[in-house]
Amino acid sequence: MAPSSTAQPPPHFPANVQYLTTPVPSRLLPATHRQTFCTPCPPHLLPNPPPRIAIRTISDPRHPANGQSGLFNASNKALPRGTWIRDYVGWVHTEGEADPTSGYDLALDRIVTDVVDPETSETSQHVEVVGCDATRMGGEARFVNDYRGVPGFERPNAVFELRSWDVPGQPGKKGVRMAVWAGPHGIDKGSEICVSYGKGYWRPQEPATTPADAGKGATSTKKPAKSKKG
Ligand SMILES: C[S@@+](CC[C@H](N)C(=O)[O-])C[C@H]1O[C@@H](n2cnc3c(N)ncnc32)[C@H](O)[C@@H]1O
Repeated sequence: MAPSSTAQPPPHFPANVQYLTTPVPSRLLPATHRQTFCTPCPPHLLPNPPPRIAIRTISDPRHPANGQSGLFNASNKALPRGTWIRDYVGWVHTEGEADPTSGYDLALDRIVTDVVDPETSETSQHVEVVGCDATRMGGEARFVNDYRGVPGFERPNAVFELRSWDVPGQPGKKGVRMAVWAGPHGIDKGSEICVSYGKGYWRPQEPATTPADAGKGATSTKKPAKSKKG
């Protein structure tokens, strides 16, 4: 599989981060996950045309991520609820490869398999998390901040949710991405786009409570969000 896209990075994308439009699999990622999470999505199968967004440096001392970047609605109108904004692309990896210090890692899937003990014949469950880390490579969605403490926000205006599509020419095969979508009240023109990372992101020692959890240690404890068909 080609390691990345050749697309030009958008304005203000950091030079030390590889710009992607398609996720890049770890060499240890099983072939089935590679197929599901890293297969390119033909542009005509996107849920809607990509809305105009902008990466901007935050220069508001009241903003908890002041001095960092955020993602903004740069289209000339509000984005209605359910608008697909961008996929969360990055390096797709196994649980064992997760970096617990990463602030850009989220869980794509939890694969539960039954393991039978050959001696006792007892069955236990093995859970393997597939993660997507956008620390060193990613797209615009890596700039989505958490709404907590952001001036003017009482709740997130966007959500993380999986989307899936039928892979052309491969009956029964689905491509899957985590994506950022406009939340139930839409996203105002010019507004920053903020999700909830989930309480587990900020208090990683506690079990995750929301499916959109992203970040430090996320891949060892977090559940993926429910899926939307694109
Ligand atoms: C996925 S990145 C978001 C983009 C990041 N602001 C940047 O410029 O690359 C997650 C990091 O952004 C910062 N961040 C996001 N939302 C925040 C919030 N509500 N309060 C404090 N820091 C936040 C934290 O440093 C966090 O580890």
